[in-house]
Amino acid sequence: MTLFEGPIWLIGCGNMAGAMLEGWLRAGADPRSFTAVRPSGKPVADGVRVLTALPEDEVPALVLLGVKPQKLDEVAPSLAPALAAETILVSILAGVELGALRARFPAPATIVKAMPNLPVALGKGVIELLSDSTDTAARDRVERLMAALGHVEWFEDEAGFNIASGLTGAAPAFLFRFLDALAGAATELGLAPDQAARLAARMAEGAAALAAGSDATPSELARRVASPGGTTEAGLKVLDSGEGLKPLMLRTLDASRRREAELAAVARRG
Ligand SMILES: NC(=O)C1=CN([C@@H]2O[C@H](COP(=O)(O)OP(=O)(O)OC[C@H]3O[C@@H](n4cnc5c(N)ncnc54)[C@H](O)[C@@H]3O)[C@@H](O)[C@H]2O)C=CC1
Ligand SMILES: O=C(O)[C@@H]1CCC=N1
Repeated sequence: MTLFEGPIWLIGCGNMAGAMLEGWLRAGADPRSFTAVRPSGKPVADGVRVLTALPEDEVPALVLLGVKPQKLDEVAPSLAPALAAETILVSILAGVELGALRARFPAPATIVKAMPNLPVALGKGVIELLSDSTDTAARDRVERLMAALGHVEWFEDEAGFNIASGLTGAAPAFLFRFLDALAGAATELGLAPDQAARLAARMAEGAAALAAGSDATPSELARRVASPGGTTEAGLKVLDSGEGLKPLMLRTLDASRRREAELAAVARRG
């Protein structure tokens, strides 16, 4: 069965939309069902049509809005008239609310906000979805398409969606920083940098798989690693002391959420 009956237009095909395309192609989607619209006109993948302007030969079944939030008003005026009522519009623009999208795109009956993350390229992403559409068939089609990229969860409101956006959309970068810091510390203590980076990434891969597949909480898993009086316990004491990791994560996610609110306010004003 096909993943999604196209045509699918990718408006902007940079890091994130490009990773989604990679994930869909990896899942067996037909490259000929995609058109990437990008100013550079550079190829994106074998069989995928690339244009520098909107196609004029078809009505899209789904449009993925993949530009930066600041570019919304650059693309909306020409894109809006190209969409039909049955076109599903999916936006991955951080912060830009459903209302702001609806104000610019009156035609599509179904508009979906999606927050993916980079591991979608491997089919191991997390994708949050939010929509006010009552068209359950359209919602199901979007869910099926996104499920090819990883774990999908629907949200009921912008507030919850925004918190989750920091947790899964932005947090791969936070995790990469953590790995950098961990490997950097091992390097300072004497390990070769490439070996430290490789070991840190492999450790994270296994530990994350364990956490995702286990009924035990991360706290319980940490307890299973930390032998009483052992080496892990000594390290955890540092991580948990004073202004440790927890308040730092709270400030980190809160900063992301506040930036999301700023981007939302800009898009609301139009
Ligand atoms: N990078 C990430 O991990 C995530 C990004 N997002 C969202 O994805 C969107 C894109 O972010 P990135 O891919 O990181 O940025 P990016 O800069 O890599 O990609 C944006 C692309 O849009 C293109 N573009 C600019 N003006 C255009 C126009 N008028 N028409 C068509 N294409 C145009 C650029 O050439 C670029 O390739 C943002 O709205 C961001 O909030 C959401 C979740 C995660
Ligand atoms: O940094 C950003 O704004 C986007 C949204 C989540 C990840 N990247």
